[in-house]
Amino acid sequence: MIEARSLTKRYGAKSAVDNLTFAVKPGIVTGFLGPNGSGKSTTMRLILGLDAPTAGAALIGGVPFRQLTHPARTVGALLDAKSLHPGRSARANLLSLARLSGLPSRRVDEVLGLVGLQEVAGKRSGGFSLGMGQRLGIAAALLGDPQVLMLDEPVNGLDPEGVLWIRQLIRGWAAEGRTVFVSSHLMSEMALTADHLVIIGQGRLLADMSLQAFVNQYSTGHVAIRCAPEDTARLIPALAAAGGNAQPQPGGALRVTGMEAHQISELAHAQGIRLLELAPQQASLEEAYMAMTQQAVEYRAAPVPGQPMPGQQMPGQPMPGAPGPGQYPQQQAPAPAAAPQGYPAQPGYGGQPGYGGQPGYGAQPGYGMQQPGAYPPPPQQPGAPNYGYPQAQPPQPQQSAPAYPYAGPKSEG
Ligand SMILES: Nc1ncnc2c1ncn2[C@@H]1O[C@H](COP(=O)(O)OP(=O)(O)OP(=O)(O)O)[C@@H](O)[C@H]1O
Repeated sequence: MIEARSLTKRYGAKSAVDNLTFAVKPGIVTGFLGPNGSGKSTTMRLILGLDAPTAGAALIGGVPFRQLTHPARTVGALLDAKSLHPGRSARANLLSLARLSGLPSRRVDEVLGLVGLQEVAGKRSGGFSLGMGQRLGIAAALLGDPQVLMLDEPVNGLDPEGVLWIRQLIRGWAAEGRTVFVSSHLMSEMALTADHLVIIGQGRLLADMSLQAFVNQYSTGHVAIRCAPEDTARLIPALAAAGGNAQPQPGGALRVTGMEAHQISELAHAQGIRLLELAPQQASLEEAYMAMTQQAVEYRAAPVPGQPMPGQQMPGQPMPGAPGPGQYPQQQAPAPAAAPQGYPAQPGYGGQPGYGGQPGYGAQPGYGMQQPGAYPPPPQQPGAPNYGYPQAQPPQPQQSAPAYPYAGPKSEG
């Protein structure tokens, strides 16, 4: 479990993280969302002890990172995949990390296989593509077979197969009972990966709830309906009288909010109006996120001419997913009297069983990670260079954090 308790980080007058309190529970994937500059990376760095909080605390398993007895075997993190030593091979990078963390060198080959880099293990990591670098960073995070995994934008640079692979990996970790905390700007990907969301804006907590509850609460699902033009004029006031709001769309369709599909169906039936189309539309995570974070966006681009600002709909714009003019069938059976209630669950949301060996680099199918505690305690290495995985240390709240190869300095966002 990861906990932030009134976590605060100020850089001069700037509050990068402002009194954040949340818990990341084991056994589910928790997505960490927020606009650029909202404080996600800073929060992750505070959790990893790479920065000291101005106030409050960040805890892993109930203690600050620096008090963990075996940090490498407790938490694995991917913050900046490019921060491994570029002049060293993938294997050499991982070997030095394993050595510093007291992990057996055979674990290096295990994780190289797991992320599909065994073919290029001897090559300089500086020559790796962005996606290969991400895989190497994930391998580094997995070295200690940690129970807690924290990944900042893990799909960054991955091709579609790589995206699918990391999604299955992440969901698999959660299914094993691990604590998984993942940031991403890709809402479509997050909708497929996360069970729970922590959303921040300008350093402050905006939401801490299940993904489904968030979509339900912060978006307006609607029902797309269509009837003959002469009926449309009668139906709009009838819907309004029943508490609905019908917005005409190009092509003659109506976008109805405030009523469920079955209520619309019953009302139309009572009015003797034949519905040619009746389709509940589930709002997406992206719509809900845009609606919620509008006030918390720090860096906003100029509007694109002719396009709505994020989170808005242009008047008269077709509803997302609605057929264009002429696309509706001219003749269709009347809508059933008992239309489905509510909105269907988001497609694809849910557990992703199993692990796929990812094509491209020939990752091992299957997972084969050892259970926590399978490795001996790391030896004490006083004076070891501090480019390795942080070793267990006594609390040093006033000291600057040691360098961290795959969690290196974050460029300001
Ligand atoms: N070392 C620092 N010194 C001063 N300001 C900083 C520092 N690190 C972060 N900040 C500021 O804190 C705020 C939060 O930055 P952070 O990188 O945590 O946001 P983020 O949510 O990860 O952004 P992005 O999604 O763009 O990666 C930003 O305004 C950033 O400029």
